[in-house]
Amino acid sequence: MSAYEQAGEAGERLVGAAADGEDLAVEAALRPKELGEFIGQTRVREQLDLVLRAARARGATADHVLLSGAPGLGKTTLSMIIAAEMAAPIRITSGPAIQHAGDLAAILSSLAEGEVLFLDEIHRMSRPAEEMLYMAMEDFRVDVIVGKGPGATAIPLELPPFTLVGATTRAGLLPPPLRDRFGFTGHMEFYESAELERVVHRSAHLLGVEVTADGAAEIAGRSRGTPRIANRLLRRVRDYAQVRADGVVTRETATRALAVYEVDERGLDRLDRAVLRALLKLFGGGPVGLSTLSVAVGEERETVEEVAEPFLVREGLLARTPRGRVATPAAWRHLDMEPPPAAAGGQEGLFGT
Ligand SMILES: Nc1ncnc2c1ncn2[C@@H]1O[C@H](COP(=O)(O)OP(=O)(O)OP(=O)(O)O)[C@@H](O)[C@H]1O
Ligand SMILES: [Mg+2]
Repeated sequence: MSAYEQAGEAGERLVGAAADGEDLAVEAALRPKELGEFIGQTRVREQLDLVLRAARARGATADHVLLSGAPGLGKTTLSMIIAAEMAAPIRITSGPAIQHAGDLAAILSSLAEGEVLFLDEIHRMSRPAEEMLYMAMEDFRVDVIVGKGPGATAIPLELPPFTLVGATTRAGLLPPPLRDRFGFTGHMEFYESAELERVVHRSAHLLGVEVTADGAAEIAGRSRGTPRIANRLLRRVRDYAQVRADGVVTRETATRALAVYEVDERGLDRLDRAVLRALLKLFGGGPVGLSTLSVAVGEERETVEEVAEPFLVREGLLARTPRGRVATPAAWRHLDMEPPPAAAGGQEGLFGT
């Protein structure tokens, strides 16, 4: 992730998926506390329910769990639910926080029996720590190295059984030996609109905000399949409803509020639309190279490629082809523009519609 993307995602973008300061402050209050309260992710939820129930019935510590998925889909939330369902304490740390194997040894050796160790961003752990983790996961044992050079000795240290819950936005970056040591891997998907509506209703209830069914639907539709974004948009719409209306979140207040914030009905923001508009208006829908497109938008290449494009591609509005970026027919429709006849022909060729 580029520095710009981090700044953009964290601080400036209402529809960025990474947590910003305000998210961190309110998210604890909005997190579902048990599996039954967790909305959507039906498959992962059912699988996890079986894993946890079986472990409970055996009176055993649950198997190690890996949760993979895009930011804001509920990995941290699920890890806390796992601990709660097992009535176990939870210790929270992250890959980047563990620089040396010794850091990890210190954490592991202080775990209580049955404790859940949540290792966020597990793909960003250092190599030596990773290797220590292999042994800890498999044999509940670590070798603590004492001394240096030829005189160094490894002192084996028994660990109590524990459950490692690893979270990653990049499952592909995990070395296979690490991936293989998890008993269960849950892949979190983007949420359906109907599920996000339930998230909005639930959060509104917890925040003491009145929201109508179509108000919740309007917010859900603009949330990019991501509960964190749904919760964030809800807070901005609530502000608007309080200041400019009667405090109730209706479709109308949601639409007006999100127009102020330039988040359109599909969840595109100003940058996303600027990229699409340049692609359509200046380059007839493409193909056009990323550099040229970026200059036309007045943004860095990385910004267009890493901040704007992933969602546009996911939404089927833009395609990355060997010849350059190409708008899909849906992009023309989304911006209410007619594709030029030649481009339309070319696009039919490209997309087979
Ligand atoms: N299934 C869900 N039902 C209700 N709320 C949810 C659900 N999933 C996530 N949320 C809400 O979305 C917010 C973000 O979730 P969470 O912090 O668990 O995401 P994450 O996957 O850990 O993100 P990151 O990759 O940035 O760490 C939380 O406030 C949580 O309340
Ligand atoms: Mg998280």
